Amino acid sequence: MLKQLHNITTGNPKKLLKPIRWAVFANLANMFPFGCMAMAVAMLYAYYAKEQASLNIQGLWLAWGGMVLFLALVFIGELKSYRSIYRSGYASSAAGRANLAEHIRKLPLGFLMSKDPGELGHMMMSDFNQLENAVTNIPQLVSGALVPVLAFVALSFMDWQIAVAMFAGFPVSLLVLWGISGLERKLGARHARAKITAANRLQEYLLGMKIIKAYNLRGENFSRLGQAFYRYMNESIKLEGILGPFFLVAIAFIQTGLSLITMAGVYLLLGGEITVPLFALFLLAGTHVFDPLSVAILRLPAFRYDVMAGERIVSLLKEPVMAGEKEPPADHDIRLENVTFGYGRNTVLDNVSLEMKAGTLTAIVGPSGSGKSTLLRLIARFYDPQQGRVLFGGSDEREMDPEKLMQKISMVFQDVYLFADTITNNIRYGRENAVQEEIEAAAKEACCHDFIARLPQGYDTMVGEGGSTLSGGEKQRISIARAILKNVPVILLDEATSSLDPENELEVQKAISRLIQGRTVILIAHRLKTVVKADNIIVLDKGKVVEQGTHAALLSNNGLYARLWELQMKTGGWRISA
Ligand SMILES: Nc1ncnc2c1ncn2[C@@H]1O[C@H](COP(=O)(O)OP(=O)(O)OP(=O)(O)O)[C@@H](O)[C@H]1O
Repeated sequence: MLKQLHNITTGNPKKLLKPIRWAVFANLANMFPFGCMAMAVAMLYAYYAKEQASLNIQGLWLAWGGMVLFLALVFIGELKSYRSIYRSGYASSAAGRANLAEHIRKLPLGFLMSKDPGELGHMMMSDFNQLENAVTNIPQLVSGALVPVLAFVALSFMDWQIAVAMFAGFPVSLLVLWGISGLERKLGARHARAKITAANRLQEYLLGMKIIKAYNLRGENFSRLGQAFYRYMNESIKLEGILGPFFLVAIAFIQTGLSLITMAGVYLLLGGEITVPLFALFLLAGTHVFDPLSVAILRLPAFRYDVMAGERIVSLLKEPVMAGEKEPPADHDIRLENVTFGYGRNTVLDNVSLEMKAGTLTAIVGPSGSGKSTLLRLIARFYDPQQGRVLFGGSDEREMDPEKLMQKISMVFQDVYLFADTITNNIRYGRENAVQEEIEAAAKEACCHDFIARLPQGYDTMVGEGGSTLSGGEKQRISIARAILKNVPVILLDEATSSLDPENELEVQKAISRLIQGRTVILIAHRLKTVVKADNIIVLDKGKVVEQGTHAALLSNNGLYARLWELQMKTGGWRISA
């Protein structure tokens, strides 16, 4: 139970103390009105059975007053419990979601890449909703467990034989619930898996809608989605259909208590061992105790299922974040020493050693898939190498705080992502405290001020998610403005002008040349004409450095670079000069 509470609150069970305390208070108070009622029945019986000459009116008023008082306390307890349980449920989710989002940000990119994005999204929203449900079920479960125990202890003092008869079915019921817990976990896990898969397939379907329309992939052709929905349906039916009867059996055993009270009560009454009021008290207690217990048993499967969501969240929270606390040094020389790296089993970079001097422009060229982008990702410490070291200013990046390292590096990617926010805020991601004048100055340097100014809302224009309302070149220039605003000494650049029209390409090239001035630049170049003036050109092929040097030196080498150069000259695949 403690482990479950830990999961429900994503590691902070203290949040549940207050609502549980109020639930216990309400349940204890709830015992007293029933005691007052039993007192009133005893007084009435004494008068009508002629055991007392007159009706104890004062006693009846007292019993009635007590009943009202305790019912008021029950109301207050339940109200407080209800309010605090919902508050702590939602507060726990809100804090848990923010905490998980922050944790995910610090995880190695390699771990995140191995996860389906739909799975993380599902965990963020749906799993936390399940935890909210689990939390709100706690008062019923607490009362369901507490009331029978207290009732059994209290009633045993009055007559232990009927008390035992009343709860005779209880152990069998517990045995049934315990017996199916393993099956319940197994079916619950399969159901949750099917639900996540269906969510993933749905996301894939919506994201791939352009392709589905372009290739006329109708519903039946795109069968993965349909299959996922059917599997989810089957797992839901199995979960309910297999487990439901067991829970009904458990409730039936609890309910046998009422008939056992009647049988044992009549037997003891006839034998003169108990009085009629005591018999009536047990009958009243029976209805009072069994109802909350049955409700609790009915809620138990949903509760256990919801708690499994907490287990998934806790296991993600236990994933180790990228280590390292050191500040990066002031020096910006970058060196790779015998670096070997691969995604999974395939080696992408094989024993690579390189040096990029501070303040120089290094270009990385090579055929598609040779590992150029991977090299940049290792320098930015999105991943750590499997062998060898990446040194920043002479220190191993593995010892550095990744966030502090990123304060020294700006990256301009080929595939620019803009957030569903204003243009101003999209540029401001470069430096959070930048004022409007600084944002506009950066936009001017990045050649995007003019097109922004022409938009009806200017800098306040909302950009569609992913930047969908802007052209490729416009998005590129906004991302360069972001990097200019960040104003850091090292720029990692994935040249992305190949897919642009000549006018946009010229603007982007102008923006890039302003961005890289006076900085350490490592540039992935797809067209060799742009690297002619680079201080050093590194030629990668199949994850190895096959050549390096200046443009002139590499041409005279007559190796891969010279062949690629000749090829591009022939095809005219490049259009502008550096
Ligand atoms: N996240 C990833 N998971 C698995 N494999 C990957 C991943 N990213 C890249 N790869 C693989 O690693 C190899 C090198 O990829 P990389 O993107 O570094 O090459 P590149 O030289 O930049 O290619 P391009 O010029 O086409 O962009 C490729 O075979 C690619 O399929």
